[in-house]
Amino acid sequence: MSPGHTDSTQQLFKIACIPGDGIGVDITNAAIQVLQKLSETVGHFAFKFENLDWSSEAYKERGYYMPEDGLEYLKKFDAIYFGAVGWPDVPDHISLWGLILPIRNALNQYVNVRPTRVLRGINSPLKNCGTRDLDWVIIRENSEGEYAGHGGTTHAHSSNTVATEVSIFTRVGIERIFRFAFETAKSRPRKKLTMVTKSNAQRHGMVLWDKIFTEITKEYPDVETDKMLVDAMTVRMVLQPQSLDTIVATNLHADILSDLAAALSGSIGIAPSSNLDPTRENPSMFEPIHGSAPDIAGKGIANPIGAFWSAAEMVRWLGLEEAGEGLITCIENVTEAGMKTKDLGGSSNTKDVTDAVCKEIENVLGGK
Ligand SMILES: NC(=O)c1ccc[n+]([C@@H]2O[C@H](COP(=O)([O-])OP(=O)(O)OC[C@H]3O[C@@H](n4cnc5c(N)ncnc54)[C@H](O)[C@@H]3O)[C@@H](O)[C@H]2O)c1
Ligand SMILES: O=C(O)[C@H](O)[C@@H](O)C(=O)O
Ligand SMILES: [K+]
Ligand SMILES: [Mn+2]
Repeated sequence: MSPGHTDSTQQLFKIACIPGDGIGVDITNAAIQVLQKLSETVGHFAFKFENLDWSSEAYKERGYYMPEDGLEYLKKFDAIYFGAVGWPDVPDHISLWGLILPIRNALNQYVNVRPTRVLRGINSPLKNCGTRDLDWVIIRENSEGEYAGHGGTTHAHSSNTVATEVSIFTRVGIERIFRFAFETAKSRPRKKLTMVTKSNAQRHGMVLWDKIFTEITKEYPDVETDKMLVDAMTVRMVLQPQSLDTIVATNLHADILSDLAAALSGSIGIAPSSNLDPTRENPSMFEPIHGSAPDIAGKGIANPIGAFWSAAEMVRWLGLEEAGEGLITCIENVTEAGMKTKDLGGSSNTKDVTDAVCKEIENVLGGK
């Protein structure tokens, strides 16, 4: 997976783009525009984007989201940029299991990193919560747990229907997500990790999380740790946001907590995510945490900030640390200048914000 070179000085990265459905398409287009501007402006790297039309619309026409060799095909890219999948006329479990979950699983993307922060110029709905009061990274287990996909339905055509949804927790899966979470916590100034479970009611898998957490804590004496039950965690996130830094939780718990985190930082439209294969054997995948938002799709008003931030995380993962940081600065300069979409209380549309970020890239990173 080593990136090619266009000439002796310019690195070329091959990026698969899967815009998917609804606002996934708008924000992926916006992210490509911003990434192109970034590479043109900074100059020493370039992106070759390949668009894959794996969407719910295509599913309705062809009967599948991705072709049979789709997962294999993705392996030839350096990274994957994803919009969102799901549309009201396809059951949501079909779309998730037809596209995004097989990618996360097959490409060993067992970590989902979801940072949240109150960006400059954006107001948290929490009273007295300023820029520095909410700065979290949620580490979501991304390969097993409640998303194991095990279970079944019997007696479907009777009044005694039985359905099981089996969560699976493995030592290997738990150890590797904790190690990643500890390393993340250790790399941040506060060196603080909070582990979330529901080990009072869920007495097997979650108890194993507690046990392994105690074990691995011993390997990281410099990281301060604590534990929360997920219900109480929602209260702490709202009432004491300053008390948290790095958070590790199961696939489902972290999915839910990260939407809450995004809302507390201003809007679901801001929050990024990185689906990582930390071994780097497979390409990782970058996407905003939000979905296809059918209620605003086609209106041109989706907030593209979460998509840009995800793009910046992709740039950093590709080894272009300075360019990724530069892009985040440009994004925040634009929010600070007051250019905001409707979800943030503003009146700008997707294109206005995209153009503003591109202009800021020229201003801040041009001629550097
Ligand atoms: N990873 C993914 O692709 C992913 C993630 C979440 C949901 N989904 C799918 O998306 C579909 C819709 O799901 P949902 O409605 O539960 O969640 P959603 O995130 O799509 O939307 C929830 C609410 O947030 C708003 N919103 C979301 N993103 C926004 C943005 N960028 N700017 C402004 N407002 C924004 C929407 O308008 C909506 O009111 C479903 O099919 C679901 O399965 C996919
Ligand atoms: O993983 C999920 O639950 C969905 O794809 C979506 O809600 C997400 O957060 O990625
Ligand atoms: K998404
Ligand atoms: Mn989610």
